[in-house]
Amino acid sequence: MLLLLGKADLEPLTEGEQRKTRWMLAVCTPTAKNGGQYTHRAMMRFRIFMLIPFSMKSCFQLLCNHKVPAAGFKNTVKSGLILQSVSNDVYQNLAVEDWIHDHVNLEGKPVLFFWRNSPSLVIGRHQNPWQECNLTLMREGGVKLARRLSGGGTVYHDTGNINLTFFTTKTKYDRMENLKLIVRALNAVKPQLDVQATNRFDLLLDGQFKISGTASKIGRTAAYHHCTLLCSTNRTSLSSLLKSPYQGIKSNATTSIPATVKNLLEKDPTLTCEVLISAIASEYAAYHQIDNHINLINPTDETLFPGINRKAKELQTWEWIYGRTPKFSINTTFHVLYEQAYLEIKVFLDIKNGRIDICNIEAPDHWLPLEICDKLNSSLTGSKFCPIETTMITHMLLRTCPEDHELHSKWNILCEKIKGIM
Ligand SMILES: Nc1ncnc2c1ncn2[C@@H]1O[C@H](COP(=O)(O)OC(=O)CCCC[C@@H]2CCSS2)[C@@H](O)[C@H]1O
Repeated sequence: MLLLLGKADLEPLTEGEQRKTRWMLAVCTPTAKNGGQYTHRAMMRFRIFMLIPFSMKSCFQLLCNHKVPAAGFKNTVKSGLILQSVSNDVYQNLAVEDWIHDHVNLEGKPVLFFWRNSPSLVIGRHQNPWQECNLTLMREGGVKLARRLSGGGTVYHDTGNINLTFFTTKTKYDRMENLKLIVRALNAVKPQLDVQATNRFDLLLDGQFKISGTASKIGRTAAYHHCTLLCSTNRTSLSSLLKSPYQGIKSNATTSIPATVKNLLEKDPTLTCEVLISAIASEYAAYHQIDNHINLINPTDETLFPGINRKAKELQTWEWIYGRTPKFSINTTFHVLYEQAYLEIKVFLDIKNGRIDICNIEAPDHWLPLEICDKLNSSLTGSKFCPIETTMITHMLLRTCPEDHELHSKWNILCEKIKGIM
């Protein structure tokens, strides 16, 4: 047996592409022909049975289409990878998913990615955040909002929730197989644990408590199935943040399916996140016959993931998070106490791409003259359905009538009410 460090020529993937030479470390056995002679010429006839990457980075690069044309490795690199993010930033972690999906050749090389986030709500690609979340409470508590690329409902994340992403080729994509793997891992640690996968790909504990939710993205050749696993999440935050206080919303957006959730740690105090991750990694490694090693990755590392920081930035933009909301309307009424009497203010809004497309705020004429109301309606039309933008607009409008303190006070009351539904 020989440990061989050398340069290998890689076959071009596409016509016209240059041959590439890469450094590789390989464990080799002599074939019968060279009779164990480790001569320079004989090396050409060695059978490479194990590739040893010098580092996680080079191993990962072996899997990437854009870095190394995989054709030359197709018959030698027969393994997958287990990764875990060192970041708790939801946007960075979602960017890793997107990057792997777009750049890695997953043929015969499945990847499992573990990640955990600081408090965040993650909505599905076709969802309406105003319908799903308590945005006011989120802003007050510094809870992040993210829109993912996969469909489905809204879930709460914090570091007590483990996210798992199973990357495969489109043909190898199998959500039930992945969930069964998780169940096997849980039972390997706690044989008595009653966990079952449902036909909508949730995992239920004791037949009734949801501990995992699933979503997926299927591309042209690659696919991923990602799911959550509740270990020690703050259930009070989970349920309060997932209750929308906004009334009168009409839309065709995907709606979430609420469930009663439970943490695995509540069932058994030994089931910590670390225990769960290590059990699932072991089961995954055994199932795919790969090295049982969790490779820590930094999602901001441009040498490992070229272009990733731009992806993470895009996922944080208002245009992606709010602007991608399917068009919706709001029809609601505010009751305002003013000089010991209740006034009724009617609001009709049409919102397209997160911006107010039609704005119709109607206040009693004796309280707020029609032309003032019209001024507000036309100023808000076209603006983002967002409290910061509304504050800016109303401040600008108020500057047009600096002396009228009564108007300022009424206008402020009205604007606070409108911001309350944003
Ligand atoms: N973290 C977590 N895990 C499991 N169930 C949850 C969680 N947070 C909330 N819920 C419950 O699920 C419903 C929504 O269920 P629903 O079935 O509508 O949606 C889902 O399950 C989507 C799962 C997406 C998983 C992705 C994996 C990586 S990024 S997000 C919600 O109202 C709560 O009752």
